[in-house]
Amino acid sequence: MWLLLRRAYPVRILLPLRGEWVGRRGLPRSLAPGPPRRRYRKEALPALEMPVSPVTTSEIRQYLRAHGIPFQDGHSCLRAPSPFVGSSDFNNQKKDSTASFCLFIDKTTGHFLCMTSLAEGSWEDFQASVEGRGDGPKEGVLLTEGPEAEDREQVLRIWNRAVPLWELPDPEEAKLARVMFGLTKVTDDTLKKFSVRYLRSTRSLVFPWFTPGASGLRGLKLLGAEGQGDGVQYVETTIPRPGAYHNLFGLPLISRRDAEVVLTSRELDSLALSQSTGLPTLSLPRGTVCLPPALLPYLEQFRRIVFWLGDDLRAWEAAKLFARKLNPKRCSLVRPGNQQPRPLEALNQSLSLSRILRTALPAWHKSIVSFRQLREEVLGELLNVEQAAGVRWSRFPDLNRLLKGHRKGELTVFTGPTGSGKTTFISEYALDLCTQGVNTLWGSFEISNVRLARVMLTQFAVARLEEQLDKYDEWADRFEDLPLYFMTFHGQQSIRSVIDTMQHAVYVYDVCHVVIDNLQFMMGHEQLSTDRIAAQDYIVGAFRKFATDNSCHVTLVIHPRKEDDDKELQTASIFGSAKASQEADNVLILQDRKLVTGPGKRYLQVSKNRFDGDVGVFPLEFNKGSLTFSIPPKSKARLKKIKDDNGLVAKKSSSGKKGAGHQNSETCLGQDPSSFQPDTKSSG
Ligand SMILES: Nc1ncnc2c1ncn2[C@@H]1O[C@H](COP(=O)(O)OP(=O)(O)OP(=O)(O)O)[C@@H](O)[C@H]1O
Repeated sequence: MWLLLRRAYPVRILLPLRGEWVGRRGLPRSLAPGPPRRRYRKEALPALEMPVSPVTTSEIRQYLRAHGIPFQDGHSCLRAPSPFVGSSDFNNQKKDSTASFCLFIDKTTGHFLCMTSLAEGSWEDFQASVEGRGDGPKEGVLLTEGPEAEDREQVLRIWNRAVPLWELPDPEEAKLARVMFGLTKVTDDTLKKFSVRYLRSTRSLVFPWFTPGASGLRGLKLLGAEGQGDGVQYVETTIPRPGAYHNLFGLPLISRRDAEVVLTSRELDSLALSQSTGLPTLSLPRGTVCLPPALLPYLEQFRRIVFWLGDDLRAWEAAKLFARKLNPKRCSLVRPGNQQPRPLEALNQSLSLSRILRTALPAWHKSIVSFRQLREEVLGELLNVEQAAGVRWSRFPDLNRLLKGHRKGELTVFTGPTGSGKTTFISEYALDLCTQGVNTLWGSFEISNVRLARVMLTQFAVARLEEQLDKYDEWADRFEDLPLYFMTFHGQQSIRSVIDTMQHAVYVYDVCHVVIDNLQFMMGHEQLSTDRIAAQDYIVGAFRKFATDNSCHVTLVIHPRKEDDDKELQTASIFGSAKASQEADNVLILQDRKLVTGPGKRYLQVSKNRFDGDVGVFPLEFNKGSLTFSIPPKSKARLKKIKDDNGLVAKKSSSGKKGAGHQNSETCLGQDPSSFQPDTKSSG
């Protein structure tokens, strides 16, 4: 029954908003293959649809058994003989030893990869191929595409121009390069072993991505270093673009017999680790941003995986999330801390990297843990208080003052009067986080993805793009590189299919913020108000559980109940029962009247904040050209922390000190509180 129900929903896959592009930013013009050229799909910013039926591990197992295909259970994949290496081989493989089980089927998605032929595809592709088997891959099965011709040309051009560091004619130049990248202690042998080169024209290190078997180059990563104050900022450019760059740097050096590996987030760290410990090490193609499931088959052989991703809380959180995909029981994590910097720094500080590795903590906790197992994590949070408070908004400093930041695993409920600008505001609020590396999935059920993307792009550029179309490409290129994904749903949807899609996004794209606009589109067509309230409670509960289980923040837009036009909204104005506000960690309300005068003005009220209790209100001013809400630069009225969500305003505080740690903190940072005084009459 369950199976039938699941199949009945046409779940559509989410795709990154990405047009086709050819130009490669970040590379010198001299390296581009001829004058800049562009190819477009029909729509400038398409959100594509692709039918996908979710599949479970037991369904995959049943299918394999039913078709007489032997398989072995792995950590994240099932291993089976591959039907894509020729029919005779396939029969031999069935009889043969485990080593020839070269087909890896992802247990979560059913996606497969044949390590021998490099055929890959979806679970449906695999089924189609098995059922029509005879002579190898059938139509519908995707053979891994090599790099696009243009990319290939560019990759070779750069690779051929790059030279090993020790071959640079000028020793001063080589010395400078080593200093810039912190490589003074990394030997030529190590650089040689990992085939690292240096591109003089851009002063970048070049890390190669070899095809399995090291038979050719699939791509490159260029790492540039720019001085920033006293420090150095690294800038990465990849070919192909980041979304398709799946290089586990160091893979050609891994032997089939290696049972342990250390994963790092930077190539430079892997060089340091390999040199000082001699252990097998790989670095993730996009650092702490994501662990694409396409890489999992390459990690199946390891009995133990140690994550040493960096020296801050973000690296630690990323490691915990990635460990889930790899099976936490085989994963250990190096805890960030003063004595445990990232590997390259540890090498440069002459610390023992082997000793640090020995302190790695198991990623797996039983259901019941003692404080002893948690104490290191608690210490990690205390050492990184700022990071524990979450990612801070760059455009909404007042939101930082109240909420402190955007944290994983929380549920935010957002409401406001009809047509007040909820979608427009939440779009900028999410975009702000996304530009800072928060992988974001949008579920926009009311307005189309094209319209939403247009709003977002305008907000991204902070300009009216229709008036400067010559800049469109520049902005669109930058926008494309954001870790932003859109569900292709429109109109009424079942909560099951939405949650399935969110789950998929967390697994495949490491999404850690989902925006649902809005909840009313999942409520079905219940006519009776009691049914509607029960339905809403169920949906809110499902999102709450999803956020907690997946360490993923969910922002849920809910319409308010019908109120008198002259009343301020409060937490109790959210449609439905009190469940939504009880389950939420944060409640935000976009208020559009009373407290401000003049068209376009709004203010944002934080009426619940579970993290540290600060609630309050601050003004927003709408800019019609850029569709952005920003804090009026010279506004007299500023953020005000208020006593409770009934709108009872606290006394004006003269000190402006924070009232952290309790629900009823009261601080007014404004100079003119009366101008933003909520309407106490309506508070009941
Ligand atoms: N502060 C504002 N002042 C004037 N116009 C605004 C303001 N905020 C948004 N708008 C405009 O109002 C229109 C509706 O905005 P939006 O769709 O964001 O509202 P909403 O609250 O999400 O609507 P709904 O209640 O239908 O979901 C848009 O054209 C938007 O550009």
